[in-house]
Amino acid sequence: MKKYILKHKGLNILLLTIIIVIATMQTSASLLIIPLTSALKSGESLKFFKLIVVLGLLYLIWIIANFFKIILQANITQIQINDIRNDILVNISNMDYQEFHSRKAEDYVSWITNDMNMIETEVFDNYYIIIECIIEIILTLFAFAQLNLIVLSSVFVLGTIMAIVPNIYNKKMKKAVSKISEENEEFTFISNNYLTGFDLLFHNGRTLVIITRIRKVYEKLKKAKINQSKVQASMMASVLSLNVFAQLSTLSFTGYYIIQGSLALGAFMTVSNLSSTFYNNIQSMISAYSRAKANGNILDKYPVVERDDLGISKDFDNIISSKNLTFKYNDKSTITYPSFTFSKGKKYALIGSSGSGKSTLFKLLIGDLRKYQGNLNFDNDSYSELDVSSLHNNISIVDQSSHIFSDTVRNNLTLGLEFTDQEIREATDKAQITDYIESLENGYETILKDTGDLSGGQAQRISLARALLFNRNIFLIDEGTSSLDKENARKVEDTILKMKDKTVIMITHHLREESKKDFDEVIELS
Ligand SMILES: Nc1ncnc2c1ncn2[C@@H]1O[C@H](COP(=O)(O)OP(=O)(O)OP(=O)(O)O)[C@@H](O)[C@H]1O
Repeated sequence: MKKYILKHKGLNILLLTIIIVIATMQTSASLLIIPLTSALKSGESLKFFKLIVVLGLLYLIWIIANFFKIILQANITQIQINDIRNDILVNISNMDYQEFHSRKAEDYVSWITNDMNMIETEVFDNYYIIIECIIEIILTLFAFAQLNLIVLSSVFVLGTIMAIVPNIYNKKMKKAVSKISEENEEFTFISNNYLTGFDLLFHNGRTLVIITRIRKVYEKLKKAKINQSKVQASMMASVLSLNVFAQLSTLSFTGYYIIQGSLALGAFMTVSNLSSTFYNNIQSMISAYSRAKANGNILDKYPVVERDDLGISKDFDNIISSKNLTFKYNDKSTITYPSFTFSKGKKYALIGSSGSGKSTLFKLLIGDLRKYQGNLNFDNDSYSELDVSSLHNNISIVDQSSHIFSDTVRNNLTLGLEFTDQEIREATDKAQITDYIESLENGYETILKDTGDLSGGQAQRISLARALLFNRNIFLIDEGTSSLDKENARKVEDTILKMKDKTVIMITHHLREESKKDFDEVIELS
């Protein structure tokens, strides 16, 4: 957290300055009560009204400073929150396939939404409250020093006790907060899981399951939040008792010195103001500190992932080959592959019964799964030593999950890379999707919302067009035409299989007899 505050030192120092101005105005206003009371007592009306004007000016500065403080604090907090979000996104984008899939997408969403809201309100806001309180505490101590050194010492001792005692609740508070975070994650996960399954439940007349299942998790979340408020309440009860005791003691001391004649009567109002400011600030500081501390470790849970670019990076030259290749997901399922060789420019059909390992082989070939046994080589280099990004630069993959991003058709095709209109048009022509795109209101600039905006076949053709546009050396196609009608599937497959220099490896469940001749080799997995 410190790192993010230090990154914006300048802005934070400016905020600190404004907070100092606010606290100074407040303390000065309290101190002004002594001369005001004296002026009243001695009947000096001119002096009294002059002091009232000064008091008014102090409050005016206080109001203006507060105005700027609120705006600046909101700005800095949002800048810092976005810095954290950015770092989380950088780490996510650096993850490899397995690391990314070791969590659910909802967890990542929860990191950059729920967690950031929590950091904003529970950490940054509390940090600024702590700073404000410390400044006000120092200034009130300074003001007490102007009045009476014994009152100052007593206030100092009582304030210290008040600040130390509630620390006994820190552990409990931390546990309660981490339970809330845990329940929040489960709540997001279960809500997402059941709400995305709406269609299935709807068609089975069981949408009530959404309520019962999600209610279970929000009841758990409620319990965790109530538990935290109980810890908070116990802590505040002891802090409030100490606060009342300390204020009464300070007023008693002051009363004693006024009766003794060593303090003016006006000092009573001032001490009353100062001591309530002093102890209330200690109270707010304790509460803010315990909340900030309990939530401050939240950043530790995000993995720091450096981009792994140390492997061999190369262009596909000749062959992908395997020997004695096996892959284990766990002890129960081991997939054994026959030896194979994929040569440059040749076309391969990969067939096999369900569960024979076709999709797993694709994940091995694209480098998603790295912990295989046996040999898997890209030219003469072992897959395990290759830089995954060099594989991505050489292989285009089209699978059944044709994800559509909430963006224009063009950006869905290019993924932000530069291509000419002609190149894009050629790719969409080959994927048989140009007519559909041109029938949209804004053609290639039409904004698609998500996969739901297109039919399965249209989304699949967008995927195919992207693969053709990226024009890598190898095409891995996993049932890439499964959602297309027969005629369009035939046309697209023809185009792909006729690309001379491209190596094509196509998983297919329904390889027609007459299509077998289009492939150089049909590899059957069992
Ligand atoms: N993430 C996973 N965790 C554990 N086992 C898995 C996982 N993914 C696949 N498997 C297992 O690995 C085996 C091969 O699965 P794979 O998806 O590669 O088969 P497939 O030939 O593509 O099947 P299909 O034709 O049905 O899509 C299966 O027994 C499957 O249960």
